[in-house]
Amino acid sequence: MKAVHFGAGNIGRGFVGLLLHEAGYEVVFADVNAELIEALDAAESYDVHLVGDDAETKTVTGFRAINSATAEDALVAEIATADVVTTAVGPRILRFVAPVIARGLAARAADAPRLAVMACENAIGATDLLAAELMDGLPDDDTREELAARAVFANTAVDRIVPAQAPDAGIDVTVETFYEWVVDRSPFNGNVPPIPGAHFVDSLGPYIERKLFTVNTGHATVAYTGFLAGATIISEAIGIPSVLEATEAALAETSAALSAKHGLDPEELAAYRAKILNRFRNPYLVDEVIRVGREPLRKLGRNDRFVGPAADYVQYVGGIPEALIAAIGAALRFDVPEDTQSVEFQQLLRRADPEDIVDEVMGVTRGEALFEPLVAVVRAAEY
Ligand SMILES: NC(=O)C1=CN([C@@H]2O[C@H](COP(=O)(O)OP(=O)(O)OC[C@H]3O[C@@H](n4cnc5c(N)ncnc54)[C@H](O)[C@@H]3O)[C@@H](O)[C@H]2O)C=CC1
Ligand SMILES: O=P(O)(O)OC[C@H]1O[C@](O)(CO)[C@@H](O)[C@@H]1O
Repeated sequence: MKAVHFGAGNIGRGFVGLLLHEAGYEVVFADVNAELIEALDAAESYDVHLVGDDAETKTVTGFRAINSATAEDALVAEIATADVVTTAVGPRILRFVAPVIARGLAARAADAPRLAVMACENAIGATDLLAAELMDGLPDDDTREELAARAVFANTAVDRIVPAQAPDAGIDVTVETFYEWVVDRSPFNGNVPPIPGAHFVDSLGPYIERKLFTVNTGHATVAYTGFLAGATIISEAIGIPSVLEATEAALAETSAALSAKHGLDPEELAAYRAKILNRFRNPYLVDEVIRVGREPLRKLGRNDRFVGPAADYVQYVGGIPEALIAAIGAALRFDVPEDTQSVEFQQLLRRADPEDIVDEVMGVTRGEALFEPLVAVVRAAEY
């Protein structure tokens, strides 16, 4: 069995690549980072260090690596004969990898089994987005129909904290022990790919919202409020009482919305929250607040970890989720010169009207209950 995985970064090597290897796949990593690809190509193995409770080291072998920027034809040939294609490149990058996957599908033998395509990104419907990008790039409906019949596109939810790696780590990766990879079973018609580390479910919606609106809302709240409190590392930030309080309050609101929307049990959600806060406390993970807060424009989008659950709260619980609005207020002050989106956002806050920012960045329009509270928090943050 062969898997082509786009994005040989932290999640690529430390999570998806590892689970595919353990499932028995030969993994072909594709990345645009030439140095990383050369290092992977020259190595016979790399280590994944699992840190925290039940620490252990796992070794990944039997992989190859291809530079997707310079060796596209070779990559197309790999996709043509692969069983699985996964990505962990970031949701914004999916449109760049879609065309080569399309070429790979076009090159598959007519009798080849359907290719399982799963985007492993922190976004709701990331594989749908990848599929839409792929289909948009095709010349006509006949080609779209032909290639759609050669693939199965399945949405996923991925959860494992993999911080930026130490400069001397090489291609080895340090990760937390916890992981969860949940995949929508329904597109596979009973023929799910054999990946024991993945959990196939009939309805992914509640899983991905529970994950994104708890792990990622919580993590980002710790990052933004911790950044304002002067912390640099997540485990340090969560030790600050005001940061913990802000995070617990935001997660109480997301849990209320999840419970009201999906019927999830409040006690199970409380236990889930407690476990996640403990993951953030992991003293062996040196995870910087600027990594976890990265790309604030994306994180403040309508369907992402703040505005998404805030809108659900308004709709399913009723009232205004004040703690989530306060966390958004902290995100507005995430001023990090090395983060392109932070720089762009700070410039936007200097020149744009609060109403336009709420509309265009957060996707909340005048007349919605969240509009005025968000405008107020943006106005308070403006220069
Ligand atoms: N790091 C984490 O703890 C988690 C990350 N994720 C998600 O996984 C995805 C990747 O995140 P990380 O691994 O942390 O980022 P990363 O920055 O470590 O890895 C991304 C990799 O994608 C590569 N890349 C960029 N453009 C590319 C292209 N056009 N073709 C092929 N490769 C390309 C980069 O060179 C890099 O090696 C994101 O969507 C993130 O939200 C999800 C759960 C946990
Ligand atoms: O690109 P994003 O959305 O910041 O993804 C990274 C986040 O996902 C997580 O792994 C949680 O699954 C956190 O480590 C991290 O905050």
